[in-house]
This record gives sequence, structure tokens and C-alpha cells, in this order.
Amino acid sequence: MTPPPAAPPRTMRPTARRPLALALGEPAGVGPEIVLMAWRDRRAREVPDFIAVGDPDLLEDRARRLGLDIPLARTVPEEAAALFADALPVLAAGPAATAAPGRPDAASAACVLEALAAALDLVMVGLADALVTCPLAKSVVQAAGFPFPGHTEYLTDRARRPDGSVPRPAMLIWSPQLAVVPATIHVPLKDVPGLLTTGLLVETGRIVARDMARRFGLARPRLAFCGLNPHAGEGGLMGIEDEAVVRPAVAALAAEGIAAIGPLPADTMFHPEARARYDVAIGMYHDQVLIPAKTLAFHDGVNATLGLPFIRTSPDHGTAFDIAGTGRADPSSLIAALKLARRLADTEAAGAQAA
Ligand SMILES: NC(=O)C1=CN([C@@H]2O[C@H](COP(=O)(O)OP(=O)(O)OC[C@H]3O[C@@H](n4cnc5c(N)ncnc54)[C@H](O)[C@@H]3O)[C@@H](O)[C@H]2O)C=CC1
Ligand SMILES: NCC(=O)COP(=O)(O)O
Repeated sequence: MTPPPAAPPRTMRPTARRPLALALGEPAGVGPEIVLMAWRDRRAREVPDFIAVGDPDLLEDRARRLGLDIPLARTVPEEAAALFADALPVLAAGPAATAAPGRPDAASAACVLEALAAALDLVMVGLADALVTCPLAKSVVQAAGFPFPGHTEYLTDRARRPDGSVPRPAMLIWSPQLAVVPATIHVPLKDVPGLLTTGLLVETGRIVARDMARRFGLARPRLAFCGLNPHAGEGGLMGIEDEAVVRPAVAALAAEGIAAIGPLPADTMFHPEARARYDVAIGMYHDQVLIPAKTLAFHDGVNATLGLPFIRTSPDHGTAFDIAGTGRADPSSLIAALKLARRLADTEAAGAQAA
């Protein structure tokens, strides 16, 4: 994997807009075809300028299979904006993809990971305003030696500071209907109670409050913490973590001026009247909050990584091997991810200039 280039100091941040860098993801999945569809729909759905990063032949092959007439421009990020209206800009990166739609193979891991690294490099050197990633298959890349559960943990490692420390990430699944963050991410359910600490929840709440302000423009976001246990523990009768871990975290955040409530019983937090009381629900584990988020807004949902020095978004879905190459994939979540990345980059840049 390429060593990370240093991120430009904030004072050197370019004021002009740069394109979004879009990593193609798993070649056997739906990533390549939803990239083609997003570009096809650019005018009707106001898709912001992006440059695809990966194997251009993969995109050509997928377009041919699906009968999509998409002109590609093999180019560099500096030229992408000027080309975007007439051709899909692609920066060639990584080895050729070998996997066929729906049939992942181990050899495709290098194609996925080198394109991802190259796309992130563009952001870190200031040639792209944000990273957008198409899904990868965690099992495929991990079988090839990728030492991270998913993008989130890899990106966190790439954000390593000069002193060797890494920032804590937060995984936001965002849609106009509901925004959620699981406090623990890609871990087995049986490990969750042991991983939940007041410190983790306080840090997660701070990250969410800060990034909702600087990137989403919500000056004082309202955070609602789920309980871990049924009925948020029912005063300790159904588990101790809600009172021992979650409630002190909410109190600590409130003492810092962050609008936090909870622990709330998770089963009654997601109906419309409950959702009106908060901006972000912070769950104790992945499925507790991703199930309501994806149920309410599967095709509009976006995964955004908070807590990092760069912006990253992604569709909320995975590789969808079962439909890859059939033309049935819906590009809406990718388009939402591209639009949200643009919005977050613009909001952050406007805030930096105002400061
Ligand atoms: N950010 C990422 O890289 C993510 C990667 N994954 C990976 O994806 C792989 C498959 O995960 P699954 O749990 O099966 O979830 P999945 O999201 O790939 O598929 C779940 C169901 O939704 C459908 N679906 C997904 N995207 C769709 C689209 N754009 N249009 C229409 N239907 C769509 C699929 O056909 C399938 O029936 C796993 O290896 C997982 O690790 C999963 C989530 C996020
Ligand atoms: N379920 C969401 C997910 O797995 C996203 O993972 P990541 O690739 O964004 O780390």
C-alpha cells in the first residue's frame, strides 16, 4: 500500500472547488455500474463533478455488458471538471480487475485497495475535495491480507498523526429521514457490552456534535443516546449498562453544552414523533441503529465517516453480488453520497473561510 502523502495545512486549502474522488470498489459488485449510472443521470439528478478512480477497462466492460453508452475520458483530476459534462472522467489506478459480476475472486482485492488508496491520495494532497467509496467486500479484501474490518478503520489508519496516534472515527448513516451513529462499529455482538464505556460514548458524542456543526452546518445538534438493554434497562432490572455507562456519558456531554438526551429505549426511538426530538441517534451497536436507518431510507441513505481530517461518504449498501451485472442496481444511494460529500465539503470550506 502506498505511504500516505501529508495532508495540506489548512491555510493551503484550495478555495476553488475540486472534483470528488470516487473509488470503484469491488469489481464483482454493483459499484462500477452505479458509477456509470450516476454519470448518466448527472444532469437530471444534479450529480456533482467527480473523477472515478480505478480500472477504466472495468468501467468499459460493465458499460458494454449493460448496453450503457457512456464515453470515458482517461484523465487527471485537474481536468475532470472541464470534461465532466461530456464524458465520465477516470483516473487509471491499480491493476486490472479480473472478477466477473457476481463472482468475486481473490485477485480483485489489489484492484479494490489500490484504487481506494489512490482516491484517498487525491484528497490528501488537495486535488479532490472529498472521498466517495463504492462498496468493497470485507471478506474478499481481508482474505487477501487487508488488516482492517472495512473502509472506516482503514481510513482512520491513513489519518494517523505524526505522533502515531489515530483519530477515533464515527460511522454516520445519514438520510433526510434519520441520522444514526453506532458507538461500536464492526465488532461481534457478544463483545459489545465490554466495549461500551462512558469514555467511548462521550468521545463519540463530541465527534458527532463537532462534525454536525462544521460539516453539516447544524450549530447545536441534538443527540439522542439509545439504551443497550430492553426498556433502557428498566432502572437496572434488565441490565446495568444503561445507568452505569450511558447515563453518565449523557450527563458529561450535557455539562459540556452538547444537547444530549438518553438513554432512551431503542424500540420506541424511531417512529416519526420520536425522530422529531433529535438530529442524530447514537446507538450502542451496529444493527441497533442501521436497521431503522436502512429500513426507512435504503436508497437515500449515505454512510459518512466522521472524526477524520477529510470527508468520506459512501452508499449505505454493500456489493449486492446477487444483482451485479444485471442492470437492476439502483444508483440513488451513490448519487446521495456524491451530493452529500459535495455539501459537506462546501459547508466546511465556507466555515473555514469565515473563521
Ligand atoms: N461500505 C462498504 O464497503 C460496505 C460493504 N458491504 C459489503 O457488501 C457485501 C454484501 O453485503 P450484504 O449484507 O449482502 O448487503 P448488500 O447491501 O450488498 O445487499 C443487501 C440486499 O440489498 C440489495 N441491494 C444492495 N444495493 C442495491 C442497489 N444499489 N440497488 C438495488 N438493490 C440493492 C441487494 O441486491 C441485496 O438483496 C459484504 O461483503 C459486506 O461486507 C456492506 C455494506 C457496506
Ligand atoms: N454496514 C456499514 C458498513 O459496513 C460500512 O463499512 P465501511 O466500509 O464504511 O467501513
